[in-house]
Parts: sequence; structure tokens; C-alpha cells
Amino acid sequence: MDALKSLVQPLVGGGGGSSMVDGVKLVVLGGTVETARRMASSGWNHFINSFFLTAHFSEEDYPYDWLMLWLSRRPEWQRSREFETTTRTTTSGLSSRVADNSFGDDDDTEDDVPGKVKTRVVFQPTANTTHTIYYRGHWLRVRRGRKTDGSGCEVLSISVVARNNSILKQLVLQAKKEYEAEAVHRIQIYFADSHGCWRWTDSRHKRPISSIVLNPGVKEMLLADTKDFLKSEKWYADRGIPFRRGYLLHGVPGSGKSSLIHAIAGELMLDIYVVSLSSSWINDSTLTTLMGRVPARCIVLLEDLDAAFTRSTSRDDSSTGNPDGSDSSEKESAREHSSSSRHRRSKDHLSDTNTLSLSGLLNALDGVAAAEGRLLFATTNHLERLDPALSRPGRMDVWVEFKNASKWQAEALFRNFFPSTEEDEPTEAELASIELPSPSLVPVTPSDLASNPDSDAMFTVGSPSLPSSMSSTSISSMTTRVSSVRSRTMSEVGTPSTSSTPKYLPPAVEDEIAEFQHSAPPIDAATLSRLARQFADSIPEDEFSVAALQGYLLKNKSRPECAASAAAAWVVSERELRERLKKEKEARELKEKLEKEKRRKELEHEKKEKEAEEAAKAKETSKEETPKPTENATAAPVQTKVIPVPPPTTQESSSDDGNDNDENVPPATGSSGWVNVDESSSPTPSPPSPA
Ligand SMILES: Nc1ncnc2c1ncn2[C@@H]1O[C@H](COP(=O)(O)OP(=O)(O)OP(=O)(O)O)[C@@H](O)[C@H]1O
Repeated sequence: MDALKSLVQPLVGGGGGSSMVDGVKLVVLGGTVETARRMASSGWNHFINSFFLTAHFSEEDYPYDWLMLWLSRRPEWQRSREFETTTRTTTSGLSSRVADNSFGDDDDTEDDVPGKVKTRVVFQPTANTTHTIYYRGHWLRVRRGRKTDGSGCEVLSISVVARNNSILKQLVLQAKKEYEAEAVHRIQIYFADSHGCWRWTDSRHKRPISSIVLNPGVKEMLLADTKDFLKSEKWYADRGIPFRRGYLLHGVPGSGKSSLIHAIAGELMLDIYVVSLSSSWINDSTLTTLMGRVPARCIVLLEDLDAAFTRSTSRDDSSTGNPDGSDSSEKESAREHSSSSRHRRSKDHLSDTNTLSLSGLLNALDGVAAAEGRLLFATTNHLERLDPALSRPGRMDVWVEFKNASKWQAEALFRNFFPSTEEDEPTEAELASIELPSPSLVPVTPSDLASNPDSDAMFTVGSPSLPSSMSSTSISSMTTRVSSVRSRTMSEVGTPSTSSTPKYLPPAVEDEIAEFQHSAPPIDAATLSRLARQFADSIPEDEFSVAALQGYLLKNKSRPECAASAAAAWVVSERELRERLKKEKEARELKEKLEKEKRRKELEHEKKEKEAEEAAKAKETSKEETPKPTENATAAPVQTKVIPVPPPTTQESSSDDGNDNDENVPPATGSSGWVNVDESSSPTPSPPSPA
């Protein structure tokens, strides 16, 4: 204390110096104290930090998700005096995840409406503040901030006083375990974005593979193949074969291609990374970046492979997937629309903005930058439109064809759809017991197919031949049954009360509407078998997609009897509907064609008229402007005179590059067709040379 006094004494002065000097002394004193404080604080921080181990977890990487979930479950979080709440899943992850300290609608169980969306609020670490959490005998300092590199990515930093990083490793492993336990019933879906990044989009319940109705053995073959691949990394490495495997699922829409991929992902516990090649923004470099960024074990799904080079949203027969765009109808229409095409195409089609090339796609799939260890699934509805290079072995190793539903599939679908009283009924075994000539399940490569295109070389899903026991039932008898069911249900439902005798009676509630909400009670196995068979009998072989049948069954979700008996009538009505739609489409196309033709003729006519008009005008002007010989030409002062230049004929201009738009391009001389010439150098326009 005395020492401090002796230090301060000379500064504050004992003898009454001027107040100015005292002020300066105080400033110096203050500055010295502040500097000392700062130095002490930074020294202390440095000292403390030298004992801390710090790990940073970026939002872009998985451990961030694991730790955020782990943190949100810590009891300390609830007691924390500073926290954030969110109703969103904070990061890519589990939409269903419910942290222990979360709260929300489902705490209120009284008015629990089935299917009601429940909002849960989850605690999460506040940004830019340090939280302390006790974990296995250590105090963790947790801080959530943002990267300073301009990306704006969130970073979670966890520091701990420890001799080595084993406590942090334990923490990450525990967080991972908890996350995976949560995720075990779900699969994560990531979609590619236009910046070449994967964005978490959805977390879906795993689909049981038994819910996919395919010919016996197909699912098993695919599952076994994928499993075998995932554990054969060394085998591939030893032989110098790139550790990748491609599966091409092709065939009619709504036959279960995407569903099967989801089921396989669930079975193998893999996430799905989806690229839609028909996206307008996709190009060579984005695709390459995306392919280089998929994790080692995952499923990459290329949807609509045939649409890669067309960008047409239409999936009908007129859209082409040919890499060279050599679809004849398209070529024809391209020729038809050659006039003003450039202008219109930029508006109507996205194709101009896309620069995805075949070589770019091939490179992305198996170039040096492509990730290894992933399972590539590609789907297409038009196999014939794929370039052979795209579907060759090495890129697409296994092909599976999906067809419209067979009777066997219809029956299996029905059995899967309605609940049975015998819960432990071995559905799969029972399905397998149905006799049918099963297709060969030896994987066949595209080359086999090429060598024998007619053979049923691929795995074919759907349309096995019909067992004789499943011969079709007459449609008329089915229709009769439908009407009887209708009349019965109508009488059951009854009409609304008319006690107040209103003037206009409301129409009777349709039986379909009246029963729509109810779910079917479980059916006993024998009845289910009978109904399933009846349903399958009514469904024609290879005509309707499984999705269409599923749609029909959904409409009759609560009425298995009706679903079975009305199936034949539904088939008839669907056929009629198709026929009508087909006719309408044809009529529309014809109308469009005629309109196009008319427009083309009009344009041609307009063009001719314009040409004639211009030619006449040019002729007239040249006549008017022909200079008369002047008597005193030699004495005339030097003047600038305008001389007409006939505009180039449309034929000439269009012959340059064949672009009809050239008629809109002003000639180099200016739109008026006049040039300025110096009269001194050319007093009169020289006539064309006789040569
Ligand atoms: N084989 C099948 N087994 C079970 N459900 C199926 C099957 N095929 C289609 N479905 C049902 O039909 C709907 C559409 O199926 P999915 O999307 O898998 O067909 P897709 O072949 O991928 O069609 P697209 O080619 O149009 O993408 C899904 O709801 C699915 O449940």
C-alpha cells in the first residue's frame, strides 16, 4: 500500500501544481491502470486457453447435427438463463425428433386429434454466448457462432479443460449414438441446390420393404446386391475397380421405382441424395461438384435420367431424352418454327439455359472427382432414349424393369392394403406360395441385352403370366354386384332428417362420402384371400400401374368388399376415361397443328408482301433520286449528298446463315438504306459495270 502511495504521490503532486498538470497526471495514471488490466486479462485468458482443448463443428458436417440434438436434450439447457427456442428442426436432421426438454402441443393430450400437426418447441444454444455444461467430470464451454469466411455458416465450438481430446471424442460418439437411435426409423433426404450443395429437405419414415409388391426375388436380389457391395470395398480396391455400383430402374410411371429405392435406403440405413436432372440450373460443373460432395455411404438418386438433356417438364411421349435431341417430331417442329425461333425458344424452353452435356454427366458419374462407395440409382421412364454410354456396365451395373401391375401384384397389393385379423400372418410367405412362373433372377448386364434384345434379359417386375386359377370374371356380373352394394349402403346411410320439412330437400349423402373417413375393420384371413383374388380377377394383366391400383384402393379404404366387387366397373370406367382423354388429346394436337400451319402460312404471306413492298419502294426511290445532269457541275461547291442504297433482298440476307430473323436486322448502312458520300469524290452514282 505504501509502495502504491509512493508511486501515486509524485503523480498527484503534494505541493499544489497547476490543475492542468494534475489532469495530465490523472490521464497517465488511468491509462496505465487500464493497460495493466488488459494485459492481465489477456494473460489470464491465454493461460486458461492453454489448458483448454477446443473443437469446432461446422453446420455443413454431420457432427454439428448430432451435437445440436445432444445439446437440446441436456437438462442444463432448460435451467440456462440464456437460450433460444425454435419450432424448426435446427439443422438438417430429424423433423420428428423431440428433445427431452422440448414442449408443445402434444403435452395437451385432452383434445388429441389424430393426424393433427403438433408443434414442438426445442431449446437450443444461444448464438454468440458461452454456455457451460457439465459432462462426465468435465466442464464444457459451448459457443455457437458463425464462420468469418463470409459463408455465414454456423459453427459450434466446444472447449474443455483436459489433457487430451478423448473427452471430446466420447462426447461426439455419444451424440452420434443418440442421433442415430433417433434416426433409426427414418431416412434423411437431401436435394441438390443450384450452388452445388446438398440441402437437407426431408426426413421420412422408413418404408418397409415388404410393402413393395414386386415379382418374387427382385427385392431380395437388389438388397443382397447392395449389401454385398457395401462390404466389398477391399475387394474392389484389390482389383483396382472403382468402388461404385449403379442401378438403373426403368419402366412405366407409378410402378414402384422410387418406392423401392426408399425401402432399400431404409433397410440399409442410408441417406438419399437426390438430383433431378431436369432441373433448369443443372450443368456440368454443378453436377461434378455435387457428385464429389456426397458422403461415402449413401444412395445417390438421379431422377428422370432421360430428361437430362431436354429439361422438358413433360413426361409424355413427345418429350425426348435423346442426348442428341434427335427426336423426329422435335426436329420437324424445330424446322417449322425456325422463324422467330430464337426469340421464342428463350422464352418457352429452359433448354437454352442448361449446359449439361453427356460427357459432363458421364464425368460426374465416374470421373476422378466422383465420390466412391456410393450406390447410384437412376430412374427413367424411357430406357430407349438413353445414350448407351450412360447405361453401360460400370455406370449402370444392374438393370431392373418395372411394368404395369400383373394380376399377381394386384392380389398382393390388396392383401397388403387391408388389415387382417391374423396379425402374424406371414404375408410374404403366403405371397410367395402363389404359383407363378418367376422370371430369371440372374443379374444381366446391358451387353447381354444388346446381344439379345428380344430376350427377357433384365429383371422384369410385373406381368408374370396368370395362374389358371385367376381367370377373369365377367365384368357384367361385377357391375351388378356394385349396384347391389350401392343400394345397400344407401339404405344403411339413409337420408338426412326431414322433420322440419324444408322446402328443398338436400341431396342424399353419397355412400362414398359417408363412408370415406372410416377405416376398415380387420378382415379374417379367408375373407381377405377371397376378396384379394376377386380383386385380382377383375384387374387386367399389365394394363394399370400399381400406383393406379393403389389410388383405387385408397378410395375404398374402408370397404374391402366394395373394393373387390367394384374393381371390374372401375376398370371399365378407367378405360372409358382413358379413351376420352386420348381423343381429347388427339383433338387438341390436331387443333394445335392446324393453328401452327395457319400461322406459318400467315407468316409466309406477310413476309412475301413485305418483300414486294420493299422492292417496290426501293425501285421508286431509285427512280426519284437519280441525279439529273447539271449544267455547271464543275463550278458546283463540294457538297455532301445522300445517295440511296437499295436494301439487300430478304433472300440474300437469309441465305447468309439461314436465319429468318435477319429481316429484322438493320442493314449495315442504316435502316433507311441511305449512305453519305462525298460528292467531290463521286459526283454522280456510277452505274453498275457491264461486267
Ligand atoms: N410395386 C409397388 N409396390 C407397392 N406400391 C407401389 C408399387 N408401385 C407403385 N406403388 C405406389 O404407387 C405410388 C407411386 O410409386 P413410385 O413413385 O414408387 O413409382 P415410380 O415408378 O417411381 O413412378 P415415376 O416413374 O412416375 O417416378 C407410391 O405411393 C407407391 O406406394
